[in-house]
Amino acid sequence: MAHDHAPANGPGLIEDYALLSDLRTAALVGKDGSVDWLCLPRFDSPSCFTRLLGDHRDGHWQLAPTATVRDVSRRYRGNSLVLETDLRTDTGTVRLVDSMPPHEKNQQDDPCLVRHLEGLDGEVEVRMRWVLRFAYADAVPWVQHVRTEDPTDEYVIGVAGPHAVVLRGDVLPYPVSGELAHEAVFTVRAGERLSWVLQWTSDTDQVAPPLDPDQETRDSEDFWHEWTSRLRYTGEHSEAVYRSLATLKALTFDPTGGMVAAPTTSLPEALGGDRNWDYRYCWLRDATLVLLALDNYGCSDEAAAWRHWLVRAVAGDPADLQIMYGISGERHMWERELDWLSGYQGSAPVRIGNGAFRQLQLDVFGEVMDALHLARERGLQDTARSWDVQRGMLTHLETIWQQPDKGLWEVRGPDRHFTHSRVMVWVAFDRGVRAIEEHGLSGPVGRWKELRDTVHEEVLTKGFNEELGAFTQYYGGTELDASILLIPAVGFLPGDDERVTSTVRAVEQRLRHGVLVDRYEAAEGEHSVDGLHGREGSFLACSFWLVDALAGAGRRDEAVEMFEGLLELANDVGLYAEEYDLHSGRFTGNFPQAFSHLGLVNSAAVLYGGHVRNESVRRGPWSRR
Ligand SMILES: OC[C@H]1O[C@H](O[C@H]2O[C@H](CO)[C@@H](O)[C@H](O)[C@H]2O)[C@H](O)[C@@H](O)[C@@H]1O
Repeated sequence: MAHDHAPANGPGLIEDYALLSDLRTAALVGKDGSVDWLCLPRFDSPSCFTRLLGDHRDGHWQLAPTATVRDVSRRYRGNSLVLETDLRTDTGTVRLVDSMPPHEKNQQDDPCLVRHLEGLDGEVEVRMRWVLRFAYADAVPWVQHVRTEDPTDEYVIGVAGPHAVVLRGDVLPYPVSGELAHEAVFTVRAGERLSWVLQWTSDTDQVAPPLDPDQETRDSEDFWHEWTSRLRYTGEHSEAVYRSLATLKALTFDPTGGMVAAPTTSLPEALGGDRNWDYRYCWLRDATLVLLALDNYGCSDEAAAWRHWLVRAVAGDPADLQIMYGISGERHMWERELDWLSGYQGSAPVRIGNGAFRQLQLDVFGEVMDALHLARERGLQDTARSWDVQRGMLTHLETIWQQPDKGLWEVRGPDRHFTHSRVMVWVAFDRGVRAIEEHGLSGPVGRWKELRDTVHEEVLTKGFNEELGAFTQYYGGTELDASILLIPAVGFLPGDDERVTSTVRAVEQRLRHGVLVDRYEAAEGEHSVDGLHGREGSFLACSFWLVDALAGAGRRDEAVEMFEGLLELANDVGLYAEEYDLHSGRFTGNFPQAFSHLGLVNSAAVLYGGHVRNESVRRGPWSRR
């Protein structure tokens, strides 16, 4: 990847970050040894380190040599999320080992971040800088050194309102005169090892006893190795596939089974622009597709946990179904702007909440019905409520499927009859019919069959433009949209159907740039489909969709070449953001993004796996027509 220089006091390049997660929240650590993003105690809680969306004064925790760093190399230990960062200077090299131990067994344990610093060779003077700011950098905490009755237990505690963290370690930081910051400077020699544990605390009167940092790190590593040992994948590029699967797992909120689309908010889709959104929520679309993919690779527990989450979240009147929820199923995600933050490298505004939660996006019905259908096919037993929920959703869809909507890209422009939305309406009714015909469930099969056929006919007549030889973004339009590449994946038409192959060629001509694909063509200004300003980067998930479509069209060699090109765009620890800006050679958008990693694992399954997600639907109804 290309490497620009990031401003000294601001955040690094998006691709310079690595992810830590304890399956409840996540941190981003830069190549400079700085934790620049951490929300506690949950993914969607306010952050206490927010340099990512502003500058060093907005909170960070850095362990770095005082001298110039000549070289940085990083890796996760095996398939785990224990991160090693080696920092080489003229006088020696130190290794940072960072992790967040998942506490699956004891959900009551407060989340913590564990850091070790090891001297590898020579000696290195290190500065630890600890700038704590709660409430997305809006609250400067009261910070105090505490000596307990136990002479071995000394800590620093930072408190502001409902937020509190405790820092314990071999060297504690002290206030820097004239600055709202804490610091310690010390020397690490070859063979020496120092450790720290930062722990969120729910009760400042009763601070939890110290944890053993070595044990916590071992637990993290064991957890991830045990989890990945359950995965089934023997195809090529297994390192990239395993990293993507671990990343998808890392974005799931273990207490409920929900998952976030990404652990960040407001990393810009266009650098310097205002396409900045909060992704720390559970989109039915993203979560459904991800958990299906995990199941595909042998992780059925996650699929079962997600269905449990889903059935609770959408309980009640199906007319109230939302396209996204909070990670515990919360309904409200009112969007707000944090005007005290300058935004990632000046990309303002920073938003929390996401106004898209009130949108109508018809495709969501299809994705949820598809996932539940495949879960059933793979042997996940129905629960008392799961089919009721599906029936309720279809009954509601019968009344609204002809409405224009915002589409899967959640446009902020006018509602339209998006072709992809209607394809997914077809999927919803098709899976409903199959549940009845193939699994003996009860429902109005005749009516749903009729609707399925009506929608199919409508899409073929109104969504396909004969002159262009392509399915268009919306009925009557001439713009293209990469979501149309999913037509064969969901079984609407076979991959080698002439209408599909000519659409693939048209997408290649108009949306493809090398291995990258834009998600749609958007004119700027008043005619813009998305209702937004500026141009975004190419969309990584769509790039993987083209890989699948090429393979489906019998162009496997080209598909493999494109897939391998996309693998080269990952950062040094195998992570992807939402988008890639071709001009600057940089990641854009939230990071790491589930949708992108989902694209990768699905393409690997298509190209090398035995577990193609839609095996059964690919046999598809067209064969019965
Ligand atoms: O750029 C417009 C929209 O961007 C976000 O939506 C995108 O992310 C979602 C989560 O990964 C995904 O489900 C959706 O398909 C993407 O378009 C944002 O959340 C929207 O509010 C925004 O309008």
